Amino acid sequence: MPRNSRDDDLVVVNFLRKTYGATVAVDNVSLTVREGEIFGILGPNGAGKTTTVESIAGLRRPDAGTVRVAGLNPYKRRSQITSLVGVQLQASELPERIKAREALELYASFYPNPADPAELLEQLGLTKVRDTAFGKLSGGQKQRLSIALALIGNPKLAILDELTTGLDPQARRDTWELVKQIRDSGVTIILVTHFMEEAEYLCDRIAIIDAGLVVALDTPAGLVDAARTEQRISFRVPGVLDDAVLKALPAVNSVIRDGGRIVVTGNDDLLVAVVTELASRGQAPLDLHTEQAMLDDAFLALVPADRRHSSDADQGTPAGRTFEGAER
Ligand SMILES: Nc1ncnc2c1ncn2[C@@H]1O[C@H](COP(=O)(O)OP(=O)(O)OP(=O)(O)O)[C@@H](O)[C@H]1O
Repeated sequence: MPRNSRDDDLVVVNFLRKTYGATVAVDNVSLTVREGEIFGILGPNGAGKTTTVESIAGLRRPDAGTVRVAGLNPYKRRSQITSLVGVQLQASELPERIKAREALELYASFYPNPADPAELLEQLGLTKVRDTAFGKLSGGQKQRLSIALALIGNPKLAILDELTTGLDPQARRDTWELVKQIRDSGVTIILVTHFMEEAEYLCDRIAIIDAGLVVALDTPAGLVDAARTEQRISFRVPGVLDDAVLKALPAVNSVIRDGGRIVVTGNDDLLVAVVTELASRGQAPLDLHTEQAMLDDAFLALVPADRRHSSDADQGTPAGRTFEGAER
């Protein structure tokens, strides 16, 4: 569906389609990104996420549909877009020997109003390693440097693609806090990710893309609500309980035994109905767990099993991507 523009829309994508030969990378994508938000693009490998953001960055020419960033056609207005949009793409490789500070200073020289490299190094916690060669940085430091490079032009919009892939849990958490700080400093962010937890934690809204189509677009809570079809609780009981007692309750859909536990699914009244029934029999549930729907559930409900992949994005996009030159 095309989106109606709002005043705070920074990015408007309507009916985007992009093919590479016989491969339909993006079939039909419409979405908007509002100023000041962290907008997540989530989907399995090969769903068309990177091609979508490359089109937003002006690196791909759409076969059909329109893309506007701050009202500009990014492919045709590349020089203006370069100052507006900072991109941290997947394979952001730098020469092994370049020092962190040198890389930032070099990139700063490409922009009319760059950020101060020393300040950015400080903000990203890289001051200590400013004279360390890129090849000697840790995975987290490399990632932070690539984020710094996306921010060096003082962009309004930063596109972060798979930014925490390959990082350990602590470095990933640190990077999340950094992304929040960047947004709080006034930069709108598009975050491409495989990680459900990351999207749920960071994003104001998320588009789930599968096979080149937007299959859902909402807040994390909205996506979870839409996927929540039933409640699930599990518990043990001290004595004997016939499953038929629970199955007879209108709120209950199913009762199964998992070892010593009873797992019951049903509607929103499930918990009260089960606890009340047990109480009327002089029993109390032990070790009671209620299971909350998570973004994973939404993802599983929306993306067919044969197209899901593990969240370890080791199987990246084609290496050494080359981009299309803009029409002048
Ligand atoms: N330059 C290219 N030439 C040919 N095919 C491409 C090119 N870039 C992407 N593709 C193909 O287009 C489809 C979508 O790729 P894209 O990288 O946009 O998806 P993605 O969702 O970002 O995937 P991943 O999560 O694996 O990075 C895939 O089938 C991919 O192999």
